[in-house]
Amino acid sequence: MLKNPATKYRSFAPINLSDRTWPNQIITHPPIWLSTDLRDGNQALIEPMNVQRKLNLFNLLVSVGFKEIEVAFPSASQTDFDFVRHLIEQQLIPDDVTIQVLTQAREDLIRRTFAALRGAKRAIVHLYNATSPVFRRTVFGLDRQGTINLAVSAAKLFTELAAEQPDTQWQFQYSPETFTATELDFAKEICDAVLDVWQPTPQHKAIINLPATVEVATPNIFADQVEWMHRNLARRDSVVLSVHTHNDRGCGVAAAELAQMAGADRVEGCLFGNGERTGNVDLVTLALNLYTQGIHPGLDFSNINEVARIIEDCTQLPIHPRHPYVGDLVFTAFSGSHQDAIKKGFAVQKPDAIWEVPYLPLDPADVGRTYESVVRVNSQSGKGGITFLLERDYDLVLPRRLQIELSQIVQRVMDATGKELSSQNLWQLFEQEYLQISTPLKFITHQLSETEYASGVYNLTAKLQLHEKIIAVYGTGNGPIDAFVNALGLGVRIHHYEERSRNSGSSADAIACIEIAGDLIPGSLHGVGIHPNIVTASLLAILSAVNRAWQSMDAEAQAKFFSQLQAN
Ligand SMILES: CC(=O)SCCNC(=O)CCNC(=O)[C@H](O)C(C)(C)COP(=O)(O)OP(=O)(O)OC[C@H]1O[C@@H](n2cnc3c(N)ncnc32)[C@H](O)[C@@H]1OP(=O)(O)O
Ligand SMILES: CC(C)C(=O)C(=O)O
Repeated sequence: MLKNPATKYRSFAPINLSDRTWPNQIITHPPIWLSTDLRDGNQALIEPMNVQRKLNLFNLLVSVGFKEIEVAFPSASQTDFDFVRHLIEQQLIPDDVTIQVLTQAREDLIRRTFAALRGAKRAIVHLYNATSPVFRRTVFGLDRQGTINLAVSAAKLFTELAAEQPDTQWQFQYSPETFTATELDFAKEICDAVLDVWQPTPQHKAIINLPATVEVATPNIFADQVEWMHRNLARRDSVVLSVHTHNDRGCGVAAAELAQMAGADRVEGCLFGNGERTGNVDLVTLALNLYTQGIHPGLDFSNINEVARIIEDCTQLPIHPRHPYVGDLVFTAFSGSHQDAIKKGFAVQKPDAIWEVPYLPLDPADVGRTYESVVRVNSQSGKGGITFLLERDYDLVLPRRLQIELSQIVQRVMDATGKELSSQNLWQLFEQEYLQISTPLKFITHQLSETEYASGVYNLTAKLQLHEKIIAVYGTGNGPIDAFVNALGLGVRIHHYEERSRNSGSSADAIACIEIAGDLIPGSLHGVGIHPNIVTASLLAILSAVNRAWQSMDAEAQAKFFSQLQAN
């Protein structure tokens, strides 16, 4: 890179429009959408689409709801020509859809373009020539007047050839290609000259399409340019003002949005931003940006995965995992505080209320995505994400302090492996840590004396396996838990106890979570028991906690533990 890039690159010039109005506008309705996937998108592919792929994509665009579709550059190739013929001859164009085709301002190409459209019920024919000083000078060798003459004679030929096919409803479109780098007065002059030839009316409008062929400035500059044209074009009431933004500076979407605020009625672009170089503006993002403002875009992305699959198949290009609204990772949170907020948001979100789940601007369900991938757990995650997955997939609702304990255990595993953990992995870890732990004490059976219920004193006998030996312990207490703790005689204190049902119907289980402390136990720790019988679930939880405590003790404490148990 250069030390001083100013020796090589010019900064863009501001537009003299101090009374600009666009910053105060808001977008209240969708624009007229034009998909150019089959033209600008197609011309940018490593391998342009064959007729079958084009057909698949055309059908997709129709099913999504596009009413204007640029289907080809018919004079570019036999494939493009044949595709247009196929659509017309096989009557594949729905009555409410208008196809559009593009041509340069060259007589032979224009004639071939009109030939491709023979028999069409309706068509938009799109004429372009580049108008910026560099193109006039370098590519065409024409001055301003020469450039206007090129466009005007092509526009005249349009009128003549259209008259030869009176059964078709024609609409004409003109693009001053490289508009963003063209002097505004000249852009107006050439557009007005073309409109003078076409003589559009408010009932039969022409389309003036302003392309950011190459995005050369910030989107506010583009908005100023569009507003200037909107205010200064002759015959504005007879014109559909269209924009066609590219993404060279990464602002294609912003430019198209500001352009609508500046007066544009129509937007041309491609799904997921395919197109020349960095792509055309992404119409999916534009549409769903509107949707998340409560405005239906008139395009249906209820099954966005299917749309993405077809686009990837037709273009042979992958969609980035972070692409807005569609990427594999855009409804996924790895980091702990995001997961926590999403979990809390989901918990209070009512199905028919305004969407307020933090970090998710769109309900994934609205575009056919599931919540499945919303939260994924890796080393950046915290208890929020872990408990979200366990709750969602295993109906496992844990008390807060147990969530914290479990997340530390999970964190240690992830630090060691560096890998993401699925909800199944988390469940296995939870099972190993809390449910399958049976050393040194394993529960076999228990008996609670029924005669004492009325007095509030419970007698409990439990049969346990201590290593290889079967032992019986007996205790009384003010409930089964108290009686069992007393029976063990380990000086265990119950800090917290919670029990709830898990799953429902005949397969329902009780899950008991217990937090214990004691002289032999450093701090406090948890145990969990799951069983159809609620008392058994509690006893299992106590044993789970006691076993976990024992396993964390040093040899001396373990020996003391045994002597207390034996003494009892
Ligand atoms: C910004 C855009 O996306 S515009 C659309 C661009 N899309 C495409 O180009 C895809 C399809 N294009 C093609 O298949 C070919 O370019 C064709 C068939 C249209 C033309 O092919 P060729 O006749 O071989 O010309 P070529 O591709 O070299 O184009 C350059 C010529 O066209 C002229 N030209 C370029 N654009 C235009 C225009 N809009 N109007 C008139 N002439 C033009 C150039 O001045 C140059 O003329 P020259 O040869 O006299 O110097
Ligand atoms: C033909 C025009 C609209 C174009 O594709 C562009 O300028 O990018």
